[in-house]
Amino acid sequence: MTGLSDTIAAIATAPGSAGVGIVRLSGPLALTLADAVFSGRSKPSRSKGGRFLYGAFVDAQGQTLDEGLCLMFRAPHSYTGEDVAELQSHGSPAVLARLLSRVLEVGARPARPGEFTLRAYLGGRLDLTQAEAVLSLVNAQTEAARRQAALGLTGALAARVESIAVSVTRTLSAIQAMLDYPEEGVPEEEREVPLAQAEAELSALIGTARAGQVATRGAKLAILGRPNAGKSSLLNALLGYERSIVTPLAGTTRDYLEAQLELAGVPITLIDTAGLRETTDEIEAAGVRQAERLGQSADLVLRLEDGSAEREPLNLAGEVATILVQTKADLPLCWAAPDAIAVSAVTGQGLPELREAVRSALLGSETRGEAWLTTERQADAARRALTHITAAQHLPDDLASYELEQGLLALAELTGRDVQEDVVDAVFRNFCVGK
Ligand SMILES: Nc1nc2c(c(=O)[nH]1)N(C=O)[C@@H](CNc1ccc(C(=O)N[C@@H](CCC(=O)O)C(=O)O)cc1)CN2
Ligand SMILES: Nc1nc2c(ncn2[C@@H]2O[C@H](COP(=O)(O)OP(=O)(O)OP(=O)(O)O)[C@@H](O)[C@H]2O)c(=O)[nH]1
Ligand SMILES: [Mg+2]
Repeated sequence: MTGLSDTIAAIATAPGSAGVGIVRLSGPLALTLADAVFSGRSKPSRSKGGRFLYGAFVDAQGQTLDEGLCLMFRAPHSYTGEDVAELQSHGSPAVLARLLSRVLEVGARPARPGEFTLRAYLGGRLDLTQAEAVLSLVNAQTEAARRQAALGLTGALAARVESIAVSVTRTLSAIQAMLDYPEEGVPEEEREVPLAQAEAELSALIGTARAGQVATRGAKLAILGRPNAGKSSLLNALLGYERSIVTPLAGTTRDYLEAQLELAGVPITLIDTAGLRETTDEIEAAGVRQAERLGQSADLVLRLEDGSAEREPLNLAGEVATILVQTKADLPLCWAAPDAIAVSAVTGQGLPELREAVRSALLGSETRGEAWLTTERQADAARRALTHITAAQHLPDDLASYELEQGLLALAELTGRDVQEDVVDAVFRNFCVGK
């Protein structure tokens, strides 16, 4: 049950001390409940929307809890589309906790995670891709994540999906008209042409899913290579500080080690691993197996080969994307490979090229202002839609018509125009309380 007739309340600002903190109320009684806890020149419930009042927050005895502002929004002109009151106090955890308990005392109900944004969605102010963008924006730690989320919030992703749905709908109506008046036949420009266009646009959109998720969630980057290839040195060089132990002895790194860094706006988890070789040492062998597993679960592998020694190419199992890195480029190089990036952990040469190669392997060539699929939920719906649309192209009209309807349903699920409640619940479960 969503309980839209309830008035909900939550602390909207981050935990901890800050200049200002906000308790937000949304629902039919938001302004009336604000009257009970706020004392100023006039009552919030008498005020117009889009205004604020200065005054004091008071307890049941009329004692001042803090001074502050009350902001009034009147439905539908608010974030949720409902009546909203914002109580802006000093940003102290103690004040905010007391202010929240005070509004609950007078009749508000604690908001569930994401419930303010859920109300905006249920009221038709946001579609599901925009709600997901709100979540990504709140969680964005880097510029690439912020850029995609802000774009999603404008509805740019939903617009891309709608344009595909328009092509599919055009074909579907042409086919359905034909089923009613079979002597007419469906002209090619009403059937094959829009379907091919929808398929191409949808494939391009699905092609953005990896980059979109990498930008939003970040990526795991594993460094693999033989012992002494220079893995730990490269990790330290990329980080800019000595995180991992480096020695001239082969087999220095045994357990894997993770470090966080930001690269071209993407949050990266960089993983140093044990050098890959056959060994009878039980501890080292366990490290080698772990390195192989980490390589397979990474988004991208840096495959390091010592450039200063005879080349021993390294073959990695599985289908993981790799970048070949020729290490120790400050020393005389013993081999050359067209796809290798030569780097030196000592002089730093080649590191900018390596960073760019990582960026382009993870994000591809980012067209400015192009909206991407940023969640697995979106990618899954888009792939199902593509399967139906592709199938429709090779089927007789009655069956094609069914596939197109299914394709449209998957697209409607993507934007949240037509979606099961459990899918919506799953989206909002990931929100924090107060958003
Ligand atoms: N104090 C505060 N800051 C905030 C928010 C908030 O809720 N409170 N936001 C939320 O999380 C974001 C802004 N989002 C918002 C979106 C719509 C409306 C709103 O009241 N819209 C009305 C009025 C528009 C107008 O006056 O032009 C409307 O669309 O009709 C408010 C905030 C970020 N900053
Ligand atoms: N000249 C030069 N020496 C390097 C470079 N990178 C690493 N080395 C040297 O190569 C040796 C091995 O470096 P590590 O970074 O420990 O190599 P590793 O791949 O982590 O080795 P294991 O942990 O044993 O698998 C050390 O003596 C480093 O100083 C480089 O770019 N230039
Ligand atoms: Mg090492």
